[in-house]
Amino acid sequence: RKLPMYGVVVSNEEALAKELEDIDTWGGVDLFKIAEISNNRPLTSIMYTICKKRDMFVKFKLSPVKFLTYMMTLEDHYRKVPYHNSLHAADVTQSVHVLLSSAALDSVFTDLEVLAALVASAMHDVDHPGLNNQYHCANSTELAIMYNDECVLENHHLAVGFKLMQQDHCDVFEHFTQKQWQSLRKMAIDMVLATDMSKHMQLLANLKTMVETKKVAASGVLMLDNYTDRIQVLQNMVHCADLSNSSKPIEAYKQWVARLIDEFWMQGDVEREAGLEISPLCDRHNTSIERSQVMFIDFVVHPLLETWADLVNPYAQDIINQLASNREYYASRLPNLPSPNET
Ligand SMILES: COc1ccc(-c2ccn(CCC(=O)N3C[C@@H](C)O[C@H](C)C3)n2)cc1OC1CCCC1
Ligand SMILES: [Mg+2]
Ligand SMILES: [Zn+2]
Repeated sequence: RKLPMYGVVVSNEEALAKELEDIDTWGGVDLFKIAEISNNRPLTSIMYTICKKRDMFVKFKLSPVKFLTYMMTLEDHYRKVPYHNSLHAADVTQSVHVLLSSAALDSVFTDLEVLAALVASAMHDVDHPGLNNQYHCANSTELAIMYNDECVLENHHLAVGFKLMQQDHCDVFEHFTQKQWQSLRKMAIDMVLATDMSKHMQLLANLKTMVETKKVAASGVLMLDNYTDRIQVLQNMVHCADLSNSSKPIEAYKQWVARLIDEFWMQGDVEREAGLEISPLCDRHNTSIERSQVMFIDFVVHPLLETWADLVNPYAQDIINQLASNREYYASRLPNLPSPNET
């Protein structure tokens, strides 16, 4: 039985082909357009296209039909919340695909590690309820109780992502040896758990140490000779991808900001309704979008991406440049506060 070219049955295959042409480039795909063309299956079409390009079906004897059934089931388990829906997962997966292709990482990671990073990206926010960890812990929700306030959402994303694989028609890695399965599962767990913002400082510190002590082969590629170093680079890679909105083309960045604000304000509405303290940035009656983006870029995203760029130097300069220009976009639109001498 012939499979559709991009995994999903679409009205307009050549339009999808055109949109997916620059899938190897940072910000090269218009995910919003891909969502429209693929009948709102951006994650399935992006993941299938990347895995086909990386020859994963041959390398691991994956059944394309089971793979697509799993990916569509996974995509169906992303909720229709403004930001943390399957479009974000598609964005992170495509961003990881580009970061993996940095020349400094050329043939550094095994096929299994690459597959684990892509699978982790695809499932990393599945069934996200649009309410963040702080909300769950502050209110001892069912999820917070289940996961004892520790990486609550991230544990849930992993549990759902792997639970779905246990169904026979979604058992993508049925032919894996026990060793392959345990390895992929451990790496994916370590990567998704590291997407929790509470791990950011530790991740960045580890990345800085790796830059200072980095060993580079004559060919210019990184030398990572133990699991700790290898998984730290993969964790930082997925984390960079998760925080990559502000280093993408400005039109896409503005859409991500609008979606995120919508989701935060919905959380604020839930908190206000319930008489709870409204979380930071979630009060629609009191927030400064430009200021929070500029501060987040200055204190979180730029330090992280600059360190990543040092690690894979010089292969991330365009990412840094786009980030700087996007920062200026919001900085130049800061509502100017009355200057001190103005009454
Ligand atoms: C488009 O803007 C953003 C896009 C992504 C993020 C961001 C921060 C941490 N992550 C990683 C996942 C995570 O931990 N969380 C929990 C919480 C911070 O909300 C995040 C959304 C998800 N992602 C932040 C962004 O902007 C800042 C937050 C509001 C203004 C400045
Ligand atoms: Mg997350
Ligand atoms: Zn995410």
